[in-house]
Amino acid sequence: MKVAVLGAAGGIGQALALLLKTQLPAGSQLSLYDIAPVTPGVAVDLSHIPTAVEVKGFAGEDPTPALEGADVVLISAGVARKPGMDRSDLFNINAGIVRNLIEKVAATCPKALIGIITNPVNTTVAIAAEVLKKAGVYDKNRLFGVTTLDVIRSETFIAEAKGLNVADVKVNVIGGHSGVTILPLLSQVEGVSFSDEEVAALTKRIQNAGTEVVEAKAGGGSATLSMGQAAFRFGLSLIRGLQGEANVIECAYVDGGSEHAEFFAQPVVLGKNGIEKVLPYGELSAFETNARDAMLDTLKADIKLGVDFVK
Ligand SMILES: NC(=O)C1=CN([C@@H]2O[C@H](COP(=O)(O)OP(=O)(O)OC[C@H]3O[C@@H](n4cnc5c(N)ncnc54)[C@H](O)[C@@H]3O)[C@@H](O)[C@H]2O)C=CC1
Ligand SMILES: O=C([O-])CC(=O)C(=O)O
Repeated sequence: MKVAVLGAAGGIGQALALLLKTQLPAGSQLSLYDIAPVTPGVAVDLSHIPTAVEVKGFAGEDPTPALEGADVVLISAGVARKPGMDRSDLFNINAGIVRNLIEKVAATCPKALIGIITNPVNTTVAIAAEVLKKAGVYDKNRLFGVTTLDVIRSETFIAEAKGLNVADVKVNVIGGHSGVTILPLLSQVEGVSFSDEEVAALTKRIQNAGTEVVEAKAGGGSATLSMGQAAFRFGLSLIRGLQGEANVIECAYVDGGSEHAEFFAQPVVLGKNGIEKVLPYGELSAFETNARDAMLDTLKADIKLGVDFVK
């Protein structure tokens, strides 16, 4: 299995690369690309860790050498938020970066599973889909917006609030990846119940958790280490699916035929060709139904922005 990380010299990229180097299945190849000249050095640094994962680093304008033969491509290239910014403020710079990188993916490894981390995810995934369509290689089962950070945050905060073992907490987070489009389905968490006040407060904290980190880092960037872990979990699930493991399920922002929007985050079963099956997200409480319906205008506008950018 070959995994390529684009944006590999950044905060997320380096954390993710370390986790992949230490925990990918033996015999895997790890390919690191970033425009930053330090990237080959990041690969040399990682290569001294004694695991059976071969790591190579590439810098410069062209990601093609890093993408050759890739089975999975994880993209965190782009700029991150500073205090006072919304994720949508990143569109001006990141839209073009994602478009250019996906053009290279389409030309070099069109069958790869692609995980987009770069914000604003609600929009950059739509950009990626349009670029792949233009190149004639779009397969909706192979493109994912990575929303796993919303899931692991939800798991953490629920366990903290209810005194649970975090390893036992499972939760779906649906919608998209920004503000009100992030909707954790707290009513479905097994073995706990929440008061209306708790649901409102916890939902808000999960929706604002990215901002919590941006403010705490005070101008030094956004979540990198927790995102590295989230991207690692998602990337490894993609690989487990590719390797034929059964019942690999993750929430992700996908073109899954949702009745709500062209792209919608919900649970999917991962397999040898990416999405094997889109799962229903189950029954919603009245609070969740309202929140889902209220997010749709925002989500659809975010998607349209991406489609229009490429068209
Ligand atoms: N999906 C999610 O849940 C999350 C997404 N993010 C997003 O991930 C992105 C990256 O965040 P960080 O790693 O913290 O930023 P960072 O600034 O630390 O790293 C970004 C890297 O991208 C590289 N880069 C820029 N343009 C490039 C290009 N054209 N080709 C290749 N590499 C390029 C930079 O050289 C830098 O090394 C941001 O857009 C951020 O908003 C961050 C946290 C969570
Ligand atoms: O908030 C940000 O800008 C980064 C991000 O997507 C997150 O931490 O969820």
